[in-house]
Amino acid sequence: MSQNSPVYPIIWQKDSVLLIDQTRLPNEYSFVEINRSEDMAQAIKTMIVRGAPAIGIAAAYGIYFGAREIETNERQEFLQHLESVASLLRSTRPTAVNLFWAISRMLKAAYETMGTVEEIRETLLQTAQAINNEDLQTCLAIGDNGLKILPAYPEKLTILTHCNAGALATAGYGTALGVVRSAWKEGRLARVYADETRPRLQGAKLTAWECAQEGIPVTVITDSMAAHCMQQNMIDLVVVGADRIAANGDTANKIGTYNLALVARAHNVPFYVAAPISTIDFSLIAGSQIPIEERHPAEIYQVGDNLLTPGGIEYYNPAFDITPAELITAIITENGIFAPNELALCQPRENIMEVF
Ligand SMILES: CSC[C@H]1O[C@H](OP(=O)(O)O)[C@H](O)[C@@H]1O
Repeated sequence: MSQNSPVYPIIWQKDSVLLIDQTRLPNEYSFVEINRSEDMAQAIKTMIVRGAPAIGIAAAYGIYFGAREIETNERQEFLQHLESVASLLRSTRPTAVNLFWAISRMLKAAYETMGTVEEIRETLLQTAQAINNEDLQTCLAIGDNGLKILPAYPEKLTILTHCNAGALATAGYGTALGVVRSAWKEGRLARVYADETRPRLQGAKLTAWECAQEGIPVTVITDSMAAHCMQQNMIDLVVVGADRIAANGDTANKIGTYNLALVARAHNVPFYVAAPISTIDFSLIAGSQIPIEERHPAEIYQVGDNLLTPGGIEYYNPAFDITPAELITAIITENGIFAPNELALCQPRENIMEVF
């Protein structure tokens, strides 16, 4: 892969999807070919594909693959099969709302297609491809909207980010890293500081890789160094992604984001969340309602073949935490910049009354 070539983690190719295997980066740039719903579910669960928008896109293709796995022309039997495929995909990971709305959008497309089973299959493929293409345009818009929040001084800024909210986590370009890319293109970026993001190290392995691919200056730090860097005035602003945002602006993101928000507030460093409108779950009043995924403890105690801890001890491995809206300076979306308590303004007008 040449430097500066765009990164697309999900590629449709001749009746299959090619996924960049994110569990092998940065040491190996390889793809996994998926053309069955169960394999797509496994790819989401094992984080071959990860990141809120990306798993929504992956699940959408998973529904389409499921539609090809039943031989029937009977509509009800076909739709019942789709529902069972949807249940499997919903069970993969609980926090990122993109997974759930993408599945719902696919099922809605199927129910609204009054043609033959084969015509429904065609609609499902078109819908999955639309979800993918729309997300890329959304990330480009988020990135460019992010330019509006950049302080006038210094001319070249340092931006700290957590986990990977980059091209690998989306259809391409990224959300938080979309802001970074747009700032870099505009000559407004001095350097990215990437939290390594224990335990799965998405920052060290994925964000650093994306930046290195494009020649964007990047410094990897351990999560525990972020406070020191802000205390030393090394960080001009923080931009992170999101997996689910409640209607009041409380935001679920990778574990450690809440720590970062507290430290940023303590040091008066602006703290931004970059996310598509589709990551806002208007059905939830507050972040306490967002389900937090707990993952296998081996992610904590095992690095490669090495065990970090003695046997016989307990572990707790929540993959996400909730940053309260009051710690968030603003939320950068494809529709513009919103204060966390203004999110109802960016909801489509026909649904707005559900929030009040
Ligand atoms: C652009 S959303 C990225 C979001 O998803 C990541 O979680 P995971 O790597 O477990 O899928 C992380 O929370 C990122 O901010």
